[in-house]
Amino acid sequence: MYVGRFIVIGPEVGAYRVSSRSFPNRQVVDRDGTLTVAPTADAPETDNPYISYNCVREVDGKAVVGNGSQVDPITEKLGLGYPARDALAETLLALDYEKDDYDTPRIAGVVGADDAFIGIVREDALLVKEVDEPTLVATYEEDSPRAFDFEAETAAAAASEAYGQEFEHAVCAAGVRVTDDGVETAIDNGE
Ligand SMILES: NC(=O)c1ncn([C@@H]2O[C@H](COP(=O)(O)O)[C@@H](O)[C@H]2O)c1NC=O
Repeated sequence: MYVGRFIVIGPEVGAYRVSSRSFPNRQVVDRDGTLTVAPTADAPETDNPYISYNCVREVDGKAVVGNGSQVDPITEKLGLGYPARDALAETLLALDYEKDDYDTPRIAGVVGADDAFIGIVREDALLVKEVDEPTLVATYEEDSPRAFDFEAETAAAAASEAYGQEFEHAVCAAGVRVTDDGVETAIDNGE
């Protein structure tokens, strides 16, 4: 099954995977702790505005994870003191789904050491909820948050477990682990 991009969000551990039929030549790169989805050197030129973005950012001991430019304003709102639920809901509603050929939803989550929130904005709905176990939401097919069997306990394991999921067209993945000691991140570009 092809689900496009997906996140797994829970307290302490989170992950993001890019699956892509149309733009497979991409990777996650670490820029001073911010993880960015970027084209590889051999990627064809494109003017699609939705395929390069920060997918993981850290703020105030939490990690923000998502499939597009919403990651930045969610991070900024958390930094201003917004509750995670409000930062997700306001930003997802403001930016709305992507205006591409598929009305691709925006998905995002906030991973804390003791709590976690997940959200999606689709053409027909805005859903934001607190979750107390690993929870999946994807851009296509799996587009309502649901509990998901996810064993990873480290950032590296989370990236690898996301990358290795059987959903089709894996491209690259990121993982986070959040504890009282801070945020750890990891990348799996399938190399
Ligand atoms: N975030 C991403 O990495 C991303 N990759 C592709 N998209 C959008 O989704 C459309 C479909 O892409 P695909 O056929 O690879 O699933 C693309 O035209 C683009 O508008 C993305 N936008 C949201 O998921």
